[in-house]
Amino acid sequence: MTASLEVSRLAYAYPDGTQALFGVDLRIERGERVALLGPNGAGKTTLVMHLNGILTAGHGTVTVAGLPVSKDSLKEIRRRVGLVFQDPDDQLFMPTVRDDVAFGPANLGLRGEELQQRVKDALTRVGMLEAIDRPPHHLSFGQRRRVAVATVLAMEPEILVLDEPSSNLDPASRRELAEILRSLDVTVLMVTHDLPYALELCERSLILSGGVIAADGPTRTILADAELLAGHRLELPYGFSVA
Ligand SMILES: Nc1ncnc2c1ncn2[C@@H]1O[C@H](COP(=O)(O)OP(=O)(O)OP(=O)(O)O)[C@@H](O)[C@H]1O
Repeated sequence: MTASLEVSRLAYAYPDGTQALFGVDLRIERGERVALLGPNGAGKTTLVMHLNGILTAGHGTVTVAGLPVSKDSLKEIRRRVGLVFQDPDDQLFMPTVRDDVAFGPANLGLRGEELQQRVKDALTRVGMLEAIDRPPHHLSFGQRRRVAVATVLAMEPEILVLDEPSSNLDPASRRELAEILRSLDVTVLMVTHDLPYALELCERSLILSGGVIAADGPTRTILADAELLAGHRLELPYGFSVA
């Protein structure tokens, strides 16, 4: 079966010469939820920016459900790869939640009842339908993050890519978002420094370190390997036990 995401020998250097990725290979199957872990400066953001063509491969290839990321495929790739930024305010800019969630599908040509239904379905999936006519800036941070997820779900993406989804959330909002993400029938790649969140949500984790994949396996196995974690500047919260 075609993978949701396939990255092959991806290498990238920034224009100033900083080599951020040194040949990343990665395959994520449809329906998997995978955590992308790694210390600051590991290359996580650089990798994510290749998934929807914000950056284009220096060397190597990225394909999303079989479609290679390239200048020609950019529009379809950006529909297939739903990027949820760390700061929802980078994603929400319309007067109402409805307008924000409608923005992407309207750009794809949806209109009328079909568009409204798409908006309502996406908001229902994140538990935010009641806020449909509210201005995003009147919502709490946690609510705005859920609406940001809805803006991406409304595009019916192949893969949802979340940058630090648990950051700045209080414990209840953090748990609610985890429940929402678990309930979605979509492939997920989640960049996080929150190792317990990775364990809660993702069966599988990758460690990206120094621009290469240093580990790829069951989250529980990776987090139980104290030596591996220490070797890549990863730390579980004080007192947290994986067993
Ligand atoms: N615009 C840029 N120009 C030059 N070098 C860059 C640029 N952006 C990032 N880098 C470098 O590329 C490497 C990878 O950075 P990247 O932001 O991808 O890491 P990261 O894993 O996302 O880190 P963090 O956890 O801190 O967000 C680092 O050495 C960084 O200094």
